[in-house]
Amino acid sequence: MARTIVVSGGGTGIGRAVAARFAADGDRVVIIGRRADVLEKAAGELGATALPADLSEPAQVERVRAALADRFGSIDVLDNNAGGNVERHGDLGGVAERWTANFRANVLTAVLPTEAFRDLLNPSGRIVFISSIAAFRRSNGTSYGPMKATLHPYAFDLAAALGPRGITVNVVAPGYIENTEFFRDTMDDERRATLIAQTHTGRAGTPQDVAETVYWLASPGAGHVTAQIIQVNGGAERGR
Ligand SMILES: NC(=O)c1ccc[n+]([C@@H]2O[C@H](COP(=O)([O-])OP(=O)(O)OC[C@H]3O[C@@H](n4cnc5c(N)ncnc54)[C@H](O)[C@@H]3O)[C@@H](O)[C@H]2O)c1
Repeated sequence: MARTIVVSGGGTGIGRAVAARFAADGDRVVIIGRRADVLEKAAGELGATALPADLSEPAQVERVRAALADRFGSIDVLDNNAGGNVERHGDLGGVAERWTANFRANVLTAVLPTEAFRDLLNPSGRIVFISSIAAFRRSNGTSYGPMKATLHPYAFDLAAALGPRGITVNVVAPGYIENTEFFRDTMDDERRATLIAQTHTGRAGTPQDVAETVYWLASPGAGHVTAQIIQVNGGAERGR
């Protein structure tokens, strides 16, 4: 039976691959993102519904919640994928501005929709957060890894709270994934080679690698898998 799948940041990169994976099954897929043009284009190509919103803004999250409740009544899967290391793009100012920007981009974009949509989840529903291997490493001067790490205990708490409803909550932590906007303008050949050399698979990850893991976590067969963090990183060493 077709399910209703909600993917944040579903217009590009990993989120788009997740949306495509479920759409291929005939599921009703809703993608949320900030840029209406990018989102509408992707939705048209995937046969998905586009709901433009900045998910770090409580009022916009509430608007999306109302649209989901109105159009679908309930949802089956929430993939909190929106995020990125916004410190990399432009000079945001001092420490407070940089940490606040990554808090908004990676914590609020996941926590606000989860809190707003959790009562819309059907029994046997699924929540999957997209974190990063950066959450397990030295922060290397940015707040990105610490912000992603914030999601882990939050996910464990939700797993305990929602388990009695038959809902699982897990985290997927990707390593270096190509063909996303994440590293746009910031990747060079030397860095790419270094990241690939850290893997056992000898290659970069793809959005499809992550999508297949999210898809499996959302499958009935993964019903006893909850409160887990799965790294999709080709075995990349931790670089502490
Ligand atoms: N690409 C990688 O190597 C990599 C590695 C580890 C983790 N991740 C994580 O994977 C997730 C997906 O990133 P990606 O690599 O596909 O890059 P991406 O930039 O292509 O996708 C991120 C998406 O999130 C959306 N988004 C960002 N802030 C938002 C907001 N406030 N409200 C609504 N939407 C917002 C963007 O518009 C974009 O569509 C992110 O959480 C990222 O941190 C990526």
